[in-house]
Amino acid sequence: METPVDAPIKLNGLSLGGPGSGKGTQCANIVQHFSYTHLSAGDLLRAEIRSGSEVGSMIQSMISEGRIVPSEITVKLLCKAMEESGNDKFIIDGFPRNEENRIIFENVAKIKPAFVLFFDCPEEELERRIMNRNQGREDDNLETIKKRFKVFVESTLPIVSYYESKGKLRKINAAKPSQEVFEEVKYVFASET
Ligand SMILES: Nc1ncnc2c1ncn2[C@@H]1O[C@H](COP(=O)(O)OP(=O)(O)OP(=O)(O)O)[C@@H](O)[C@H]1O
Ligand SMILES: Nc1ccn([C@@H]2O[C@H](COP(=O)(O)O)[C@@H](O)[C@H]2O)c(=O)n1
Ligand SMILES: [Mg+2]
Repeated sequence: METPVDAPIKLNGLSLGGPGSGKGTQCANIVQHFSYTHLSAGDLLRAEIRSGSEVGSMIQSMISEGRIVPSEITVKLLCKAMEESGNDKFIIDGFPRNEENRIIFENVAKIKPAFVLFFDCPEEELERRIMNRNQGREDDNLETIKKRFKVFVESTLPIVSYYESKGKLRKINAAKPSQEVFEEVKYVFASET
């Protein structure tokens, strides 16, 4: 895979957490308070489906099964969105989801995060939030939610541990009301940016 980003990326934060932990909600708060661009890997993949591209139907079937899309596709979409944003500060949401995502991002696209927000929340609360989300997502049903939890535990939590071992993890109690969660996020940003 070619390196699609020409401009040096100065500052990157990652937003990780289980499905429904509030990554997207908190990233929306972040862009209102800080000069970061929010890039959600899931949103970019859903936009690719809507574009009717060749890979769209493959992405759609993987998302509806809660599976992780091949990294080259997601990294290309992220790098293109970075280039088009005109910004050099990004909060990247829902990525990397597995070791392959991380390796391609860091070794091929040559992007390493400055810090990683980890939204920690018990599974019962995640399930409740997703079942009440009402955004018409086809993966927001009980059967797919179970698969997404399994992928999170087996593939994403090891990535969380990896960033912890590098001293980059900023663990946030995401079980609290949204505004209280954002107070913790702001505290992290005050020391990171
Ligand atoms: N702290 C909170 N307390 C209660 N509900 C919340 C909280 N944060 C977010 N929500 C709600 O929970 C649902 C999931 O939030 P959000 O979409 O931000 O999660 P996410 O981590 O981006 O999920 P996914 O990985 O599935 O995209 C939304 O309906 C949102 O309004
Ligand atoms: N790095 C990623 C991110 C997401 N996906 C797929 O999209 C689904 C929805 O992601 P959200 O972050 O919006 O919850 C996810 O379940 C995966 O199927 C991916 O493959 N790789
Ligand atoms: Mg989201």
